[in-house]
Amino acid sequence: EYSDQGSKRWTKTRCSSIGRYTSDMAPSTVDHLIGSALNVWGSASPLTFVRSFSHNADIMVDFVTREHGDSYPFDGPQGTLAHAYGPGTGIGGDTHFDDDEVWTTGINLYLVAAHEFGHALGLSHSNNPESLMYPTYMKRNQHNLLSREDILNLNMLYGRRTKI
Ligand SMILES: CC(C)C[C@H](CS(C)(=N)=N)C(=O)N[C@H]1Cc2cn(c3ccccc23)CCCCCCNC1=O
Ligand SMILES: [Zn+2]
Repeated sequence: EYSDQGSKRWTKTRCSSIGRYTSDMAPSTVDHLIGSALNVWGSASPLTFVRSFSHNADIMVDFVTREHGDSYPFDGPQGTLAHAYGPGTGIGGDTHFDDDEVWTTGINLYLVAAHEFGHALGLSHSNNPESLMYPTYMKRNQHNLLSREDILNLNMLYGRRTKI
């Protein structure tokens, strides 16, 4: 659901089944990478992500091209790789990937998805190239994607991960 405690943030977030897939890789690979990218943020916050197969879940993921039904059409190969809406009802949280990109070893889906889900959780850009929320795609060390700044910003919105 979506908490309307003033600040734009989620109480419990569910990710949806991916609507439209890319033909660049196996759907199971996409599922795995999307789940792992969500877990990057889940592991540093109290948020839990549940895979749901309904079409009214919080985060709807789709691979689309050009004009795709919102006011932000994609631009073909390269350029903008993806976009995501901040927390909210309806389109809030939804994340779109530009399927005119080659989503394999070319543009790394896991890295881009992790950035997008930062937006979907309410984070904006950082001007620190070390931050995952830097506005330009960069190849990164996939083992610790979140910079200290990313974790601080996340914890400001969702509090710390409570040790279970
Ligand atoms: C950070 C990403 C994961 C998500 C962001 C989009 S968003 C909304 N989620 N912040 C993104 O796609 N940024 C562009 C920014 C960008 C770089 N250039 C561009 C040329 C044209 C248009 C955009 C760009 C220069 C050429 C390189 C083009 C390929 C890489 N593209 C980018 O890095
Ligand atoms: Zn961004």
